[in-house]
Amino acid sequence: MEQLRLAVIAGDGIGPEVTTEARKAIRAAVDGVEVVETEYALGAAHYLESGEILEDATIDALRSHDAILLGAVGGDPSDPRLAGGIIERGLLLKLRFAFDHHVNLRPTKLHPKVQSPLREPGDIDFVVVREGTEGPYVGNGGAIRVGTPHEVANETSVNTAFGVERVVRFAFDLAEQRSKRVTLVHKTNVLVHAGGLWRRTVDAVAAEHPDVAVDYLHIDAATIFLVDRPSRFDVIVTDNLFGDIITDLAGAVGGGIGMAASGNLDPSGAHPSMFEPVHGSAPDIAGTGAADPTAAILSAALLLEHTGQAEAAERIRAAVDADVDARGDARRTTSEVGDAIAERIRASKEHA
Ligand SMILES: NC(=O)C1=CN([C@@H]2O[C@H](COP(=O)(O)OP(=O)(O)OC[C@H]3O[C@@H](n4cnc5c(N)ncnc54)[C@H](O)[C@@H]3O)[C@@H](O)[C@H]2O)C=CC1
Ligand SMILES: CC(C)CC(=O)C(=O)O
Ligand SMILES: [Mg+2]
Repeated sequence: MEQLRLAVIAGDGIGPEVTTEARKAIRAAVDGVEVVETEYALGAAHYLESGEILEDATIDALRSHDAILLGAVGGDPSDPRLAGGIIERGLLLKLRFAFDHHVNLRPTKLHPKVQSPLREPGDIDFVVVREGTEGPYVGNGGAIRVGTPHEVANETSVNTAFGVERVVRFAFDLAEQRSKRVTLVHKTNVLVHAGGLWRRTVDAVAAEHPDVAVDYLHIDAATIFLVDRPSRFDVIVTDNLFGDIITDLAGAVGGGIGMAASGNLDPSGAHPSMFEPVHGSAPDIAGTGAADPTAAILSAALLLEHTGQAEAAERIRAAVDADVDARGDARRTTSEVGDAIAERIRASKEHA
């Protein structure tokens, strides 16, 4: 039987809670495929016990998997040993860089029955293509005279022609399969060097896609349109930092951060891609059963689609839609939502 070799990094906070439910959905959805799951106990607890965040040997072991399912990372915010995002940078960003996850794909699709904070949400169905390996997240910076009134702190945004072009090309190819609209989001009026590169790259790639409509928004104005008129968007392409920020906003207007899925892709297939909810480890609700696992479950659907299991992915999406349709006012726990969705997936297979 065909195998799907999954690495699971449940991580911290609500990460293990939502990942458990995503795994149930995967197991229920596949057909004729043996899912081989290997757990990697990485995150804040592993670091505090071992002093290691992500050993080279672990990166090598992760390479042998078809895909990685990740919950969320980031431990107790009050623990000074975890300050400075040491786990987020040393684990999550390190994996994105090591596995060349240059496309951070973040779809938003508002289900008709899900409440959006918007008054007239219209048809919200767009995808953010966020660059995942460059920008200000690469750790290119430094500070002098730290802690003094004369401190100077720099955080350089790295944007390469190679890195920008490949993600812009991905966005246009995606738009060709969707509603043929690409919006570049940046801040070219002040970030002139990086902005100029992004703008010129989009113009050059746009010339090869005459049927794709292209527009541009400064990041600040983009936040207005995401709230005011999100139906104007189809594919948004942007850098690592702006993409991080607007995808939390997109999650909120798209039905809640607990429903926002993402994939960190190496489209070349040379490295395993990694799938995770957009949200973080949510320490404020960890252990309470209040976490919505839908984002993790929809991330599992992206994972299955990416690994050639399109039918299984569709089963998950249909089960999530049905679950959302049936949602009433009663509060359900994380595992109740996950069990209900897994049950719907199984039932859809039996009735197929
Ligand atoms: N991909 C990752 O692993 C990410 C990790 N982080 C880390 O997570 C920790 C917490 O970060 P925050 O800024 O608080 O962002 P967060 O996304 O963890 O939480 C923001 C708010 O959304 C709520 N929330 C998040 N996921 C939810 C879910 N599934 N269901 C219901 N409510 C949910 C939380 O309760 C909180 O009120 C930090 O250590 C941060 O660095 C943050 C973002 C992404
Ligand atoms: C460590 C952060 C870059 C994680 C995050 O907020 C994200 O990828 O959305
Ligand atoms: Mg984020």
